Amino acid sequence: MEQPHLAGPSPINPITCVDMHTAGEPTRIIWNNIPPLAGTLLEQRAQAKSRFDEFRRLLMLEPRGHYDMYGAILRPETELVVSGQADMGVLFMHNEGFSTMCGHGTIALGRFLVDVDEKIFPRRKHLSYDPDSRTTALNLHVPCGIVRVTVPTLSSGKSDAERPVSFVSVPSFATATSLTVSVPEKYRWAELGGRSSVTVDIAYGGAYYCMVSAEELGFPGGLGEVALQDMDRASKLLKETVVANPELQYLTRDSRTAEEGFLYGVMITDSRLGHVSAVEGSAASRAQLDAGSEETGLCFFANQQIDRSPTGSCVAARVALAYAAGSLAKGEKRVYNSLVTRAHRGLAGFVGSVFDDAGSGGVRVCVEGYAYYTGYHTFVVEKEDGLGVDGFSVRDIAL
Ligand SMILES: O=C(O)[C@H]1NCC[C@@H]1O
Repeated sequence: MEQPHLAGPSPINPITCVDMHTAGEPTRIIWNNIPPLAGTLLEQRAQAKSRFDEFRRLLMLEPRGHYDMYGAILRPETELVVSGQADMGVLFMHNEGFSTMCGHGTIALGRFLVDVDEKIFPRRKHLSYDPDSRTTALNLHVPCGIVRVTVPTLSSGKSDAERPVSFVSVPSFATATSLTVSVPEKYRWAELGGRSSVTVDIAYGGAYYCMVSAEELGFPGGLGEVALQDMDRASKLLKETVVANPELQYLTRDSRTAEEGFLYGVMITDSRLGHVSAVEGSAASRAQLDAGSEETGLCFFANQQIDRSPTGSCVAARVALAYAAGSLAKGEKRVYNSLVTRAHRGLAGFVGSVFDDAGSGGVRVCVEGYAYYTGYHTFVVEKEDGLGVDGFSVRDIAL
């Protein structure tokens, strides 16, 4: 299909963005010069995908982004914003397309939306500040529903970077526990050895994830001893195995359409990586000290993008799994680290807990984390630039 040429961004009509990171994972927040998207949030996402994919490629891929970049396009007019149920809509994008949910991006957006003015966030003035908790709450319309975001706020009205942002997930649930997945010959990876099956859990936290332990994936030494490219290869083949099996489709679909119900990521866990000591004096780690337990994992999502953060929507899925298994009581907190937050003492993991019952066996999960501003961008495309309004990935071109 022919892509319509985007108007700009030219040097006099640039795209402006704020970049943030949440537990090391980037979010590029975009609010101007967005191609015309209309209708419901999901219709807007469909248009962004089918007619304006260059916009995503321009801002996510090289030379302005990179393979593991993540973005959030603000959508101030969606059906739920117009009806007053939500304050702002957002589309999330990555190296492959658009997602249904993003926890780390939600945490970053919480701070950003409290800090910006009404030109960028028309409903800013409708937000309510709670003086007791010194927080501001807002409802964010994300493709999988509405998430309630609570943002620590200073008396100046700006967000407080010293305290964690939290959000309450959409109903999250386990769809399969200890499921034996047989791996057809063509998908088997070397580390499986002679095995022809793996045991996994599948759960939903706004997106569907497949959880597998490092040992089960064929890495007995655990996550700490595996090269990233080996994990990449094995998790890719496991994902392909699950996606290719029509009998497993219902586990990542439920009653959702193919656009909403699909396997988004594989989370490799390692239960043997125990507690990591807190950074002395760091606000982030102090906030985690009252959590009773801790887990570490690494998530490969979309086109094998590596999440530096503990993956907020997958934390929701894992809390739902733990609750269903009886290993996490309502209100009990657990720290979720990624390999990156575990390794870097300046990064804090996320804290997950069951917020309430969502009916039909599901729970809403509270996920807490810290996001920080990293910079401001003004992106342009020169008319002489042969790359035009596009981006590329060095990993995807034959060199
Ligand atoms: O935190 C999250 O939920 C997101 N991080 C990247 C992949 C997920 O969308």
